Amino acid sequence: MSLCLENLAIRKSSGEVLFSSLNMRVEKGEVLCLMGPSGCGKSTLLDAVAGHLSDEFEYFGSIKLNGIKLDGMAAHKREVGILFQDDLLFPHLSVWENLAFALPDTIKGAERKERAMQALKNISLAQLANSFPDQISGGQRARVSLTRMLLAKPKVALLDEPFSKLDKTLRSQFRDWVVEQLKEAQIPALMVTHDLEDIPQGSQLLNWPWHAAQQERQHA
Ligand SMILES: Nc1ncnc2c1ncn2[C@@H]1O[C@H](COP(=O)(O)OP(=O)(O)OP(=O)(O)O)[C@@H](O)[C@H]1O
Repeated sequence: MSLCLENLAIRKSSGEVLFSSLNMRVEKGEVLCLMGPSGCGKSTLLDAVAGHLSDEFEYFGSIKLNGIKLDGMAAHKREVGILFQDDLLFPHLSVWENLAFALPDTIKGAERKERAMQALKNISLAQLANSFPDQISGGQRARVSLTRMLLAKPKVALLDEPFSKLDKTLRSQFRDWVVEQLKEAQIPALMVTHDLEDIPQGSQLLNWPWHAAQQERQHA
């Protein structure tokens, strides 16, 4: 599996170009970190890949997942997993119910709870199955959120500053754990970050301006 952006440009309806000539390829199990100044278009780029780009923007070029063009495809058909800095767990559902919610519809009845419980065991949080999101810690919520994203079996993961709400110690542990999980899931991942410390070892970095950074990567 790979995610390819080909000659991508995003323009505001006012005519202002956020970025242009962005070419990149992220292979399965690989994390590409995107850095850039506030307002340069990091979240907008993730929105374009997810199919959530607001009408305020227009994009040119192509986004391909495993060679298939996503351009024009409805968001729910893209099989994209998203993780934000806020965990966005459903507050009215217990931890296991949050996980079960993400499972594909093909998994029915009691198997949904079994799968959710197994996933919780895998991350050593089975004891929190019946707790609600506001009863567990920020680090635990972060682990449940990533696990929920991966249970949906996405074909690509988009992470928008996923560590910024965690304290320093927890942050580096969680970062390494996230990379392991993404590698295991064998999907490509795009991660937006503000902080060089959040860049996992072995991942690639695309620094602003992205088209120039892309050329450097090609020439490296
Ligand atoms: N819905 C919207 N309508 C109009 N303009 C928007 C909208 N969302 C974002 N923008 C503008 O588009 C530009 C890119 O925004 P974006 O959120 O992608 O930046 P960013 O690089 O993620 O910034 P930050 O690091 O501060 O989160 C900014 O100038 C922003 O003000």
